[in-house]
Amino acid sequence: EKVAITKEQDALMKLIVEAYNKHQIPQDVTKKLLQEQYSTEENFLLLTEIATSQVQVLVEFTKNIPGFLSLDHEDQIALLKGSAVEAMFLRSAQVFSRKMPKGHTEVLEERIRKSGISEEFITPLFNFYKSVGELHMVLEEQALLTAITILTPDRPYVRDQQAVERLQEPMVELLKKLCVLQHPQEPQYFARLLGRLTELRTLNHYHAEMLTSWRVNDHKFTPLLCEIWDVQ
Ligand SMILES: CC(C)c1onc(-c2c(Cl)cccc2Cl)c1COc1ccc(-c2ccc3[nH]c(C(=O)O)cc3c2)cc1
Repeated sequence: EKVAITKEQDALMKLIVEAYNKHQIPQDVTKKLLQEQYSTEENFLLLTEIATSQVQVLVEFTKNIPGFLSLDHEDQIALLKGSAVEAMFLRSAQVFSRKMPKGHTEVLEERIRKSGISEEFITPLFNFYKSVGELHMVLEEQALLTAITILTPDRPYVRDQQAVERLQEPMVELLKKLCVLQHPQEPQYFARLLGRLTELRTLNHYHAEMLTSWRVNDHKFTPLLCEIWDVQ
């Protein structure tokens, strides 16, 4: 039967895409990717600055997700803390999948590779970037997938999981319809997108190890990152 987006779904999508577009890392921050020195220390500091800016962007995007601010406040914090790393993997993956202006892609890759992350984490990290790049997601899909990741009910310390499910469910339904409409020649495309969410969960584990090894080498994070990642 013909798949069609309802009026409500179209309104929901417009809100999510608008929020996704509105909240971006400021140019003066990402521009530094091209300017700063290339040392392990400098790369780590720059990536820390970008990640901090990305978390601020993420909080603003999340506050624009319909219904999020009506959730229990403790649960809002639990969802943000539980999804921050995954949302940042998704967001930074978009940089690699679309050719960024003036070669940001190359310099971001170079700086991540030389920021004190051990080889065992670099491989899965760039495998993820490659697998997201191969999906050629459209903006709507990127925005919805990020919202769906944030609204994952079974994050640690979430008390009212049903309330989160009630918000996530319609977004998953909408993404499913979008995939059918955007990729008619690829019926398993939606399943591939959800497969990325599973891959993201494994990256959480690697990221926790990355944080530990940076801290062992006495790397400092910003107060916002310490708060969202429960470090220091
Ligand atoms: C604290 C730092 C060192 C850190 O720890 N883990 C990660 C970390 C790592 Cl490497 C990988 C994945 C996730 C995390 Cl969370 C990071 C660096 O995190 C980010 C790196 C890049 C970006 C990002 C997002 C959007 C962008 N747009 C542009 C642009 O040029 O327009 C550049 C850009 C960069 C966001 C987070």
